[in-house]
Amino acid sequence: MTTAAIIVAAGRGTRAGGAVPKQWQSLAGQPVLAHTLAAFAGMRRVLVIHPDDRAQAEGLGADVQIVAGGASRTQSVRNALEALVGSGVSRVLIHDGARPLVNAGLIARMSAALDHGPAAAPALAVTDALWRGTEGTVAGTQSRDGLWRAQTPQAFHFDAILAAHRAHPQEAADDVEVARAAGLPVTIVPGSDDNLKLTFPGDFARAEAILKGRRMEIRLGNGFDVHAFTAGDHVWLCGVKVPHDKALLGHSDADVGMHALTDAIYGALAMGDIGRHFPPSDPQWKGAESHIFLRHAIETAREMGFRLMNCDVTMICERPKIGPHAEAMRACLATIMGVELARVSVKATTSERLGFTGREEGIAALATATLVQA
Ligand SMILES: Nc1ccn([C@@H]2O[C@H](COP(=O)(O)OP(=O)(O)OP(=O)(O)O)[C@@H](O)[C@H]2O)c(=O)n1
Ligand SMILES: C[C@](O)(CO)[C@H](O)COP(=O)(O)O
Repeated sequence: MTTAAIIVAAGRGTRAGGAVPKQWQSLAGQPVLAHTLAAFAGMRRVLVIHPDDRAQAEGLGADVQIVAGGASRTQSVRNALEALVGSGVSRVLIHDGARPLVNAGLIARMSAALDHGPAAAPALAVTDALWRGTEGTVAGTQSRDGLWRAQTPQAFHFDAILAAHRAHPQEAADDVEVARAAGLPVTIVPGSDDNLKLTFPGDFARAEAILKGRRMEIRLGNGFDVHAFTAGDHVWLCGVKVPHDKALLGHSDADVGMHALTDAIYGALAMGDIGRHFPPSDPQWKGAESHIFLRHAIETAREMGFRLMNCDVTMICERPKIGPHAEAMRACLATIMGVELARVSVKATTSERLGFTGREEGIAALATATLVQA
């Protein structure tokens, strides 16, 4: 199952004003779109931009797929959906580029909602009294019962929303309207107060204040693991099969480096260790590939609203030599966790032939991971 984030940013931002459209203006020192894209890091990202804005889009990330937008938001979404046909994407989160304060917790809630239905959208219940007004005078009151303020990311099964858009060539307020026109039930998921859409000039100051006031919660975790050698001809280390004249003994694939890193992430979350989530007494984990554990730890972090800032794995062994494989190990861990390569370090040391690692009885690994509230 592959999820793509479609970030629509092809509008001209006429209401916000400014020298450049709002999505390219600076917010806390970075273009608005840099904030929005960062919120979806680790996910396949499709950025829909105005054809005139190609130059600005350079530098936003080589892994971001750029699609040309249309004359309306609806058309921009449609272009992105058509660009994803045949890509293997099965779910999409459609988000306004102009909502840079979306957080990891909301994104995780939207993804989770798609386990239970084809469409879901975040919204906040209307809490203020509502009036009708005529020429600056209150002309009547309007019940707020059952009224919601719609937000994005709106989440859909890909085939369902693609078919809905193809069957709905006219304009729509948002993708929920398109989905409903096709008869799809849309689940309402609690939105986020901070997830405002930059619309008018004053919204920038409000967004900056929210960013400044956001509690910067940083979590540090460490992990340590040891596996003994046994007879064999290779070891698994940080997801890479390394030829060796011994193997590592363990209930799973005994990937000592990946286990230490997994424990570091659980540690940062105060969520115990691998054994708590994948008990060795449970036969289903016998021989299990350790990427299952690491992926669970990082997804747990995302669900709790954290993202990985960096991690560092150190393996302690005389042999096999880690250096020739370290880059492949970094790449493998980065892919499993859905983070940039630059955030992942893998290195090794010997113990100067001292102790059990020095006697080549086994390999030890330690890891640290830093998580930051997204
Ligand atoms: N042709 C369009 C119009 C809008 N959008 C995007 O849809 C989101 C929500 O639209 P809105 O806030 O209305 O943005 P603008 O159309 O840019 O604003 P305005 O109406 O003030 O010009 C924005 O991220 C915007 O860039 C888009 O991708 N393509
Ligand atoms: C999709 C949306 O963000 C839901 O609130 C909104 O409708 C898009 O912005 P617009 O100003 O209505 O174009």
